[in-house]
Amino acid sequence: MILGGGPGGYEAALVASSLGAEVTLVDRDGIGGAAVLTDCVPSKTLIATADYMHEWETAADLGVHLADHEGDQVTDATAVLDEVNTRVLDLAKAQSGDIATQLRDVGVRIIEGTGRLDGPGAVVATTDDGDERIEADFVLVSTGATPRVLPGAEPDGERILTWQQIYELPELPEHLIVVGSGVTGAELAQGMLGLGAKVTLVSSRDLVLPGEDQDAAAVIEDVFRRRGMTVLNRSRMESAQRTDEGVSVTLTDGRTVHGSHVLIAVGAVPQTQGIGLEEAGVELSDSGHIVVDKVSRTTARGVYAAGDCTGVFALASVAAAQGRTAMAHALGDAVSPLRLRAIAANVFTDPEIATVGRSKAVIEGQSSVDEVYLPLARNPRAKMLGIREGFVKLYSSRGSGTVVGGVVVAPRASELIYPIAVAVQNRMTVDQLSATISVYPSLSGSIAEAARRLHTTDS
Ligand SMILES: Cc1cc2nc3c(=O)[nH]c(=O)nc-3n(C[C@H](O)[C@H](O)[C@H](O)COP(=O)(O)OP(=O)(O)OC[C@H]3O[C@@H](n4cnc5c(N)ncnc54)[C@H](O)[C@@H]3O)c2cc1C
Ligand SMILES: NC(=O)c1ccc[n+]([C@@H]2O[C@H](COP(=O)([O-])OP(=O)(O)OC[C@H]3O[C@@H](n4cnc5c(N)ncnc54)[C@H](O)[C@@H]3O)[C@@H](O)[C@H]2O)c1
Repeated sequence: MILGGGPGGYEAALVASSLGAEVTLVDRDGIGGAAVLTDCVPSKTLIATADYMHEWETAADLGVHLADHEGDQVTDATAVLDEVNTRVLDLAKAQSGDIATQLRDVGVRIIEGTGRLDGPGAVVATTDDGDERIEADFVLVSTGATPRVLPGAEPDGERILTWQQIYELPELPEHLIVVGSGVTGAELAQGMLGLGAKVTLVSSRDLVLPGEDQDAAAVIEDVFRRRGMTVLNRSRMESAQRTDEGVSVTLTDGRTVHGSHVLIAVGAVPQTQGIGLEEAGVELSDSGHIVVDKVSRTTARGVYAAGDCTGVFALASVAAAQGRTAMAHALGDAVSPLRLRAIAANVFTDPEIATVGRSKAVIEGQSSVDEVYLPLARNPRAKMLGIREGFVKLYSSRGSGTVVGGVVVAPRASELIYPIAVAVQNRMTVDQLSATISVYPSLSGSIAEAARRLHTTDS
């Protein structure tokens, strides 16, 4: 039995089915979960349009001048939010449909309803037709998380919005205030700015993206400001209210910011309440997350958990890996426990920030780690493509030369991080990484170059 059809749940269902299990999956909001329907997939689809808009703006730098049919120079492109949103929602729905088809094709039974545990070995699914109690050898809980709502700033879906509600907007906000400069806030603030909205970002720290590499965050904040975003550092929202003209956001120091809409992106809370977890012996942490070990076992025998409800690493890729691991463990297949140090992650700003392995914050002060920093501005391919910002950073263990982490800030950094992730996962040395000859000219050439620069005669 699987509770929740997001990446944690559907990947687990596919693996369990391939290992010969009879699988039933109960899902409330749609197969693919929040990842596909409201969070990851929609945001990246919207950002794809914003990135495209920015490419138009840089055309002149590459010698391209756009003209209309009368020969007049075109200096402005317009994103029609209604059309963008239709594309976003259609794509998400299609992706959800593809996953549901894949699940049904391998024999997974899907119940559209709300599930709860009835002890560790059974689930009750509530649908329009009533309750169905299903016993199971193993239960996987992957119920995800939902946007955090702060008192005094309750979303109304029209002007005060969560990130899940922006795809219903009929037109681009005139002035969007984004509260929270974590990954969600930063990505969507820049996405909306790119589509043409005026954006003010309320950021509680000295720099946006407090959880990221600080050199990378500094590049992104600089880009935000240069492209016209107002970033209010060291500013916390106290409340958000509707006014006759739009919204008013009050900060804890008494300042107010007026806009047409506000998007609240202050984190998420796990959906673990009222579904029989504690009654079944599943321990929850103080934050309400399900406590799991490295193979996704909870404290209740036969009950596993995966994804955002565990709070291990709020990423679709990690949810899927946890779900796969849980089913391999439950069904007796070879299990590779989750190695958090080798997880690649990406912030889909422009440029993107991709990271893997040990971060600067962890490494700082460790004399046993070497670091090299290469600005992309000196990379020949970057020059050809008109890329001005960005860098490659690589970390290796002194002595052994083992690659322990890396950061890439570049357009499509999400595609560039993989060789570093492979190196970290397989404990390769910088010499092994640089021995693979890269394409010339290429951005990945900077990764090979960084590895070469970390070569030491004693490694
Ligand atoms: C704006 C945004 C952008 C993101 N972008 C990325 C990205 O680019 N890359 C990335 O890796 N991650 C990204 N993430 C994170 C990613 O979306 C999550 O880590 C991922 O959704 C977690 O998957 P999950 O399976 O745990 O839960 P979810 O995707 O939330 O799915 C949970 C499912 O469980 C169902 N459910 C809940 N309770 C019940 C119940 N009682 N009974 C039945 N069903 C239930 C829900 O209806 C839902 O369908 C992003 C997150 C946000 C907020
Ligand atoms: N590209 C991706 O992979 C991607 C994208 C989005 C989210 N995510 C995942 O989701 C997780 C959560 O990210 P998130 O950005 O939604 O949440 P978060 O908790 O990382 O960030 C929320 C931010 O809001 C700030 N905040 C809280 N209260 C505030 C207030 N009153 N006023 C102003 N700021 C306030 C916090 O200080 C924090 O910096 C991430 O860790 C990431 O794993 C991933």
